[in-house]
Amino acid sequence: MPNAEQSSVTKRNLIVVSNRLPLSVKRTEDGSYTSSMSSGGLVTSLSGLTKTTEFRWFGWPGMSPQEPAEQEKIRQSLGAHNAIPVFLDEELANRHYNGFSNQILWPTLHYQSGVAFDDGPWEAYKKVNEIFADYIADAAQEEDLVWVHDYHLMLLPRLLRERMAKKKRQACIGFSLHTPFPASEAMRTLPVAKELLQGLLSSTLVGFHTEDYRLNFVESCQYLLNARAQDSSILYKDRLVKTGRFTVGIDPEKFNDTLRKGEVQARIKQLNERYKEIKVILGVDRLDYIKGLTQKLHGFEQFLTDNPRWQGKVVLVQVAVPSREDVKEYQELETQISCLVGKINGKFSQPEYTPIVYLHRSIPFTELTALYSIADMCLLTSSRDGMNLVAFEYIACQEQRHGVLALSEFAGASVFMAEGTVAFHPANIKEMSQAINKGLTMSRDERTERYKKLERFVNRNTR
Ligand SMILES: O=P(O)(O)OC[C@H]1O[C@H](O[C@H]2O[C@H](CO)[C@@H](O)[C@H](O)[C@H]2O)[C@H](O)[C@@H](O)[C@@H]1O
Ligand SMILES: O=c1ccn([C@@H]2O[C@H](COP(=O)(O)OP(=O)(O)O)[C@@H](O)[C@H]2O)c(=O)[nH]1
Repeated sequence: MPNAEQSSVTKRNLIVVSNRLPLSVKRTEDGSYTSSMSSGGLVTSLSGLTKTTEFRWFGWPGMSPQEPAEQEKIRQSLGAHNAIPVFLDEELANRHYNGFSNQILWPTLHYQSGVAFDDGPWEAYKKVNEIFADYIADAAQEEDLVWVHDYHLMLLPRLLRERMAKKKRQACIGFSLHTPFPASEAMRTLPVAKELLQGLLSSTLVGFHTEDYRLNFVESCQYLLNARAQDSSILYKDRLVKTGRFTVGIDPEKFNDTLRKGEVQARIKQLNERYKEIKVILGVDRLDYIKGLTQKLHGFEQFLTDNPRWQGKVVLVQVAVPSREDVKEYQELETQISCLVGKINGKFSQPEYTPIVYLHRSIPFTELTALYSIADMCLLTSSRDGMNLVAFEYIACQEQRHGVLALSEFAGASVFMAEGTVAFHPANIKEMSQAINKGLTMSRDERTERYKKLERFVNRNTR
């Protein structure tokens, strides 16, 4: 996050709001509750903020007990971490998160075609945004800053501002979108696009990862709502709403500290020994169609076909973190990927060699940093992606090796990293194959030159 924003948040109370809390709560056999970190880029991008700023974080705790006593136990367990649970009925939470947010809104924001709109999930989306507005309006005092995150809560700024006005309180509301914002032609395919835009336009400031996403938003507001653009602000009805580009980052120190640990060094040694004759290409993605995993597998297959001398000498280690498993499209994608991995391994494996190592699970942070550190290349093939923090994390762990970052030109991160990466179009399988070849055969000098540019960006852009 930008310095200007940082300096202002330290002076006033800050309330962060996201659909899910960064901690997921689980009930243990003895009736108590334990919490563990949720995965995904939103949590990563905000984790650095905890070092510098005190704030309360509101969100769904991932479970919905009905009994007040159970809710109180969860409240207390999370309260110790300044996290405040927003309780939602399970069925409602499901229709909001899976039904509207991830089956209708997410694909629209990522330019997927054939999205089927349905009133039922939309009603649930509105209801959940209202529940969040009730919680925050109760908690927020006059001077507080409310910082809302992501597409699950686009109506919240308007609903919250209305409630605060009834309480005769001013509201200072920031909204950060972590996904792309599509061109107005794509946005308007959604029958409720206007309501969503009106929701966002009740913010004080709306932030995007890239200038293109910001411009798309401004254009949508102009075309769909007749709003007026004034410099970087938007005039809608009687309010002037600021917009801005705020580049999220990671906390590189966290990776450096972990890499220094004895157990991680031992694991790095073990992996280096295992792959001493073999180049390692690493992929780390949530199992989501936007990450272009099928294209990645086809691109790798093409590379092995185009360059038979590499067969037996290069391995793709692909971590695919399970995600949104209640949504049909994600279930189908998992089946498709498992089949494709099997097919490619069947085609190129030898008794002593398997080209793709597929890990369909979340892995511990120590293992992740060890893998980032030993990989000769990181291959990220998103068809669309708000930012992609894995690209930053790989660079943070490459101080020794100066590996190659092969990055789709459709990931938000590519806007900032273009100079140092090997870029390619993710739907162009031949081009991807050539990018892999280029990365694997690049001289140490060229790798170092590129790494230095990327390292500078990742280490400067830490919030
Ligand atoms: O919470 P999930 O449904 O499991 O999804 C995980 C996160 O996915 C999305 O992440 C986005 O935010 C990242 C950080 O800004 C960005 O780098 C990435 O490109 C985006 O896809 C989603 O927007 C988050 O809300 C989810 O938590
Ligand atoms: O097993 C894993 C592997 C990765 N990640 C993290 O998930 C985040 C993915 O963020 P990114 O912005 O790349 O994409 P998103 O999943 O948010 O779309 C990164 O911080 C990874 O370190 C994780 O939590 N568990």
